[in-house]
Amino acid sequence: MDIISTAKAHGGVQGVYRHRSRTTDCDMTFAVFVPEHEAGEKLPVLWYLSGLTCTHQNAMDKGEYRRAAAEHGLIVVLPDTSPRGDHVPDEPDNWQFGSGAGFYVDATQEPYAENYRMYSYVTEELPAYLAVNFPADTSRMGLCGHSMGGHGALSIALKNPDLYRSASAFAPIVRPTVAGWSKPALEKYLGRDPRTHRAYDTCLLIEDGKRFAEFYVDQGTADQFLEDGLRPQLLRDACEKAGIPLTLNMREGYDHSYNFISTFMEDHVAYAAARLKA
Ligand SMILES: N[C@@H](CCC(=O)N[C@@H](CS)C(=O)NCC(=O)O)C(=O)O
Repeated sequence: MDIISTAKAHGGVQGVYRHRSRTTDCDMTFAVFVPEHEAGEKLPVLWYLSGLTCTHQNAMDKGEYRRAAAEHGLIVVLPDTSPRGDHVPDEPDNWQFGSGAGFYVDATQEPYAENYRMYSYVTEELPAYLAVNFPADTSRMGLCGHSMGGHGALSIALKNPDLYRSASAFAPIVRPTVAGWSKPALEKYLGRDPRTHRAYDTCLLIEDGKRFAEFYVDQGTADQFLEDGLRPQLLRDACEKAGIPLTLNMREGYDHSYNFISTFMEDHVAYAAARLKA
């Protein structure tokens, strides 16, 4: 593991690290905040999955999670949003596909299937790596995410209810199979048969019988993507029909940016802590 940087913050350490991933067949950079803790102590883990165009750095610089994570004793992990590298196929002019747009799926289509395996990277390889290299108790993990990462958090929770104890999201893409900014990417990663996309669509996963204990979602009413890409009412309908408790806070006047996320981040950390430390 390469240590790119470490800095003391709120009594703990904010670090940025790089390792070779066999899942994505490239070097992956990620950020981890480890609060102050007793020697030998293992801490629960909150995963924060970022949105389109992001690396680990956006949330690390603007997410404002450290004070709450230190207070509650949670490790916060910020993975990258895609594989990267000269050998990784990409569309540099397209912000909704390729680098920065892995959509937390395991691609099946060429030439993407070798590298674009962010679902397995985030749910298997990086947790295992964390358990060995950090004071992380990976039997107590929660998910949180923004936009594309909100889609990641909710869909991963539905598919792995035994691995994660909490799932929350900021402005999640709840129907990526129909939203304009995700459908073309799913077609390139997974093929044009819409049946192969269902396994990565929160509302369709619920329709297909997947369940999670409860969801917590914040959504700004002034979000520029609210009606085209996000449509939280579809999640409300799906959860109501399935009997999944959903807290959906419509936040008056907030947009899609980290000004919105940082305002409510402490609530999400506290929400996860209550479930991970119960
Ligand atoms: N680049 C896009 C916007 C992309 C965007 O808003 N990305 C969100 C996630 S979906 C984000 O977190 N961007 C990085 C940031 O704000 O630091 C545009 O020009 O419309």
